[in-house]
Amino acid sequence: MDKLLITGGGSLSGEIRISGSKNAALPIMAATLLADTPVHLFNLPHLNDITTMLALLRCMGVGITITERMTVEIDISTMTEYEAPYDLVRTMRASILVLGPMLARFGKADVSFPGGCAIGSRPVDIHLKGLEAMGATIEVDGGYIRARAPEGLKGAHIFMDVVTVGGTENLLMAATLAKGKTVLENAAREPEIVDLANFLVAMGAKIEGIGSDRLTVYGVERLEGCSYSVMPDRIETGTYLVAAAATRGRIRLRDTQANILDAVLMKLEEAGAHITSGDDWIELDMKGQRPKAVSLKTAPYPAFPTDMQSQFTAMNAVAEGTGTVVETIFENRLIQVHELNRMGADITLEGNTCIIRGVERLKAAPVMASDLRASASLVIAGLVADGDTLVDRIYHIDRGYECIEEKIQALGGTIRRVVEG
Ligand SMILES: CC(=O)N[C@H]1[C@@H](OP(=O)(O)OP(=O)(O)OC[C@H]2O[C@@H](n3ccc(=O)[nH]c3=O)[C@H](O)[C@@H]2O)O[C@H](CO)[C@@H](O)[C@@H]1O
Ligand SMILES: C=C(OP(=O)(O)O)C(=O)O
Repeated sequence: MDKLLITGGGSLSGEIRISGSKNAALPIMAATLLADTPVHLFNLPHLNDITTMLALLRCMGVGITITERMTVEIDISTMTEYEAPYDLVRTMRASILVLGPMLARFGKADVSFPGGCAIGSRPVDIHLKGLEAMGATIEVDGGYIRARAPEGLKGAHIFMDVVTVGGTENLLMAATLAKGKTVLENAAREPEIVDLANFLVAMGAKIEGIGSDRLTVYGVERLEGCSYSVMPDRIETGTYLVAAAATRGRIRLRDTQANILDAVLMKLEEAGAHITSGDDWIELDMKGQRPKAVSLKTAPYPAFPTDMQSQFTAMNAVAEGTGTVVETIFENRLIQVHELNRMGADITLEGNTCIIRGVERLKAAPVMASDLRASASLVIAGLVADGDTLVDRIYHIDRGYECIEEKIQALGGTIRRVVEG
C-alpha cells in the first residue's frame, strides 16, 4: 500500500495549476447518461474517483474514448446494462448519482446501496423519496435499490428536508427528462450544482433558479450531447491555500476562481493571509508570519464547507491562539484530531466540536489517513512538523488530489510517495 513521506520545516512558495473539480466532474459524468448523442468533457481531473466513474459507465456498456489530457468522449448509444454493481459503488459513494439519470432516461435502474463511510452514516432517503414523488417505484432488495418508471418520470413539487448536494443533483438530473414541471425546494446551492445545471442546460435542459435554493425544471423530450469543460476544484484550491498559510508561505494558484471560495478566503484573511486574485488565479502571502487561529462552523454553501474543515483544523494546530471548529454536516468528521494530537497538537474533542490550542511546531510521527480530507490535513501537519511524517492509507488522498506530491514538490515541499509491496 502506498504511503507519503513528508519532511516538514520549509515554507511553501511558487505557482501550481488547479485541476478540474472532482465533485463537479462526477455528477456531470453521471448526467451523460441522459444524452442521446456523444458528450465531450474537458478538464476532468486525473483521479481514482474519475477512473471509478468511467469504469462504472463502461461496465454498463457505455462507450468511453479518452484522448490526451483527459478529454473524454462518452457515448451511451452502446449501453446494454442498467445496473451499478456493488464492487464499484462501494468504493465511491458518488456512484449513486447514476440512479436519477438512468431511471429518467431508460425507466429502470438497479444501483447498489452505497455503504456508510468513515465520515458518517450518509443515507440516501431524500434521493429515493424524491424519485418516488416523481412516480418511480423503488424496492430495496439484496443491497440494491431497484427503481422502475416504465411510463417515464413525471414532474413533482419536492421539498427536501435536509440540504443535500447529492440528493439535489440526482433529482435535478431526473427532472430534466420528466414529463412536466418539477420544483426542488430547499435545494443545495454548491458551485458544483451550478456547474452540473449549466452542463444540463448546454445539453438542452430547461432549468430556472440555478444557484438558488429553489430549482424549477421543465422536462424536455430529449437531451443532446455537447462539449463542456468542468469547473476548477475549489476544495483542492482551498487545501493548497491552507497548506501555504500553515507553512507561512507565499503561493499562486492558476486555473481557479476566487468567487467560489468566499467563506474559505475570509477565514484565511482572518488568519493573517494577504490574498489577491484575478479572473483565473489566486495568490496568498503570509509574509513569513505564523497564522492566527480561527473559529469556524461548517454548513451548506455559501457557508464554510465541511470539505475544508480538517485542513483548517491542521492549520489551527500550529496557529497563534485558540480556535474552535464545529462540524455540523457529518457526525464523524473530526477523527483526524487524534492523529494530529499524536503529532503534538493540543486539541480537545467534545462531540461535534474541537477546541484547538495552537502550538509552535508539531513533531513528525507515523499517521493513518481515515478519509479524503482528513488525509489532506495530515499532509499539512507533516509539512509543519519537525522530522519525517509517514502518512499511511493514502488511497483516500488519491481519490481527490491529482498528483499531490508533484504539486507540493513544485511549491518547494519535501514529499515523496513510498510504494510498498
Ligand atoms: C461527491 C460529492 O459531491 N461529495 C460531496 C457531497 O456529498 P453528499 O452529496 O454525499 O453529501 P450530502 O450533501 O448529501 O450530505 C449532507 C447531509 O445530508 C444528509 N443526507 C443526505 C442525503 C439524504 O438522502 N439524506 C440525508 O440525511 C447526510 O447524511 C449529511 O448529513 O456533499 C458533501 C457536503 O457538502 C461533501 O462533503 C462531499 O464532498
Ligand atoms: C467527502 C468527499 O467525497 P465523497 O462524497 O465522494 O466521499 C470529499 O470530496 O471530501
